[in-house]
Amino acid sequence: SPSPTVIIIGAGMSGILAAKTLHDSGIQDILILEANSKIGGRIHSVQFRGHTVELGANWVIGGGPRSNHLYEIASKLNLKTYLSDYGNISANIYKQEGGLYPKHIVSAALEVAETRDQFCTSFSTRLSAPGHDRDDVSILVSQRLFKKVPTTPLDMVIDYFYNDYEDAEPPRVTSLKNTIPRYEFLDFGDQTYFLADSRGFESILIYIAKQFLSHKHEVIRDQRLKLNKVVREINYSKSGVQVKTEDGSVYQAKYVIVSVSVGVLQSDLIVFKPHLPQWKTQAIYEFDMAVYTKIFLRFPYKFWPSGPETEFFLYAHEKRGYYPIWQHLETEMPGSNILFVTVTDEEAKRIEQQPDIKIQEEIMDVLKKMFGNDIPEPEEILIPRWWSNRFFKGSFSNWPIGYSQRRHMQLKEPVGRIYFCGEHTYSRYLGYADAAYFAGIETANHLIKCLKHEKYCNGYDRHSTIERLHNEDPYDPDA
Ligand SMILES: Cc1cc2nc3c(=O)[nH]c(=O)nc-3n(C[C@H](O)[C@H](O)[C@H](O)COP(=O)(O)OP(=O)(O)OC[C@H]3O[C@@H](n4cnc5c(N)ncnc54)[C@H](O)[C@@H]3O)c2cc1C
Repeated sequence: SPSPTVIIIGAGMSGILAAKTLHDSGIQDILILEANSKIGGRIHSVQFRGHTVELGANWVIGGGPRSNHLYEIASKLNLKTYLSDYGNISANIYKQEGGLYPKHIVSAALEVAETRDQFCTSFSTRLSAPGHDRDDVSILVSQRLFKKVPTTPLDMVIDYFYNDYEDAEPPRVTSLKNTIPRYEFLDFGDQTYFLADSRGFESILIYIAKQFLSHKHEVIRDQRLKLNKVVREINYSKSGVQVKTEDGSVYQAKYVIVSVSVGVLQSDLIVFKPHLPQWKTQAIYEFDMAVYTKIFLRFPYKFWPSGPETEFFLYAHEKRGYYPIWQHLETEMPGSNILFVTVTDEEAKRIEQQPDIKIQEEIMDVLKKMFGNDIPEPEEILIPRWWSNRFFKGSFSNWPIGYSQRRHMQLKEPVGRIYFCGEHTYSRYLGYADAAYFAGIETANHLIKCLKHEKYCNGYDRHSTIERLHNEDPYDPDA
């Protein structure tokens, strides 16, 4: 078959949106190459003991001034969503050795955390005020300025809930200016809906894909989507690109859009020939790919509190982030007897490297502290390993302190005929599926502009800076 105009690498949210945007603008000779055996990427629903659970994206945000496309699609499809009520945690924080913290103590600690959070928001706004473009600080530094840095197990788990639970990295490494305020909530609302539907979060993406790819029922069958195609090499020149996959196939195109995670770009899975210029490599290497892991456990019966105001419970340990945040699914999946615990960052990496049975032992020790020694062993445990997975190398990106906005422009800047998208390239909703959604559209639109008028082929609207950077770069292949 003739060469497509554009090859899109990756069929996650951003790759599918990029492809759809190209298709809708009339560029229909495209080819999507996806390493896995299905589309979705970090939107990944699986069956767990007769229930659909989400290994990746789970929550959609709604109720705010700006409408959220993903939330709208979920509503249109009548997907079952449940408003997460975090208000209950004041009554549900367990001490390291067991027993609940008294409610008034937790309420006081939560109030401090809330005030600290508001301080961080207003401090961040002041740092970024027009005309006062002050240096960035980490979230931790702004907590120090507030004079109340969390140090007790209780304060630490609450702080974890406020920050790490969103960013998947601790306040010490997270950029204040580029993380707070959290625009996904300002724009889309403060209601977080937990999606729990037998069709899975995936059905949102399949719905989008079906609008431009041929399909049979819920399965996409289109010549322009090739699954199980692991891209290993991208050759690029002034005249075009050549993409090689692990199975020995070679594809030619005029342009390529790379939608893989920044974690994958940091690895050596895909070799670029010639090497990417140094400014690009640095922009990739200096960004953070965080790790956020939900471990699911199914028990023969339930031994945790259920009913109203019990959905979330926290475990406060002297080691910050030690199996800290727990959720049961009694509302979403009555009688399922499924619990899951969320871990992040170094703990998630440490845990991933253990065999399942070892992780289960650790988890059982924690559960026994909370609920006593008489609890049953789980019938099954499900442990996603996002960090080890060579097609992801983590869960979502996080903006580290010291990473400038200029660097971030370079992260999404094309290199010759190679364009980049993916959640990590869209700063406003960084990390979220919404970022991937808009990143795909933005990058495709940029490429469309270039295909129509050559003068737009380099640089976003920041032409001059970027061009100067290119010229300074000794490794620039086009220099
Ligand atoms: C555990 C977890 C929880 C999350 N929770 C939420 C949440 O509640 N709400 C929310 O909004 N977001 C959440 N996210 C984030 C959200 O899932 C991502 O931001 C979004 O799905 C990323 O889409 P993407 O297209 O940028 O990347 P991806 O989904 O990673 O798509 C890239 C695709 O490229 C493929 N690929 C990689 N390497 C190659 C190669 N060499 N050749 C060919 N194909 C390749 C991958 O298989 C993948 O399909 C979560 C993510 C994780 C992991």
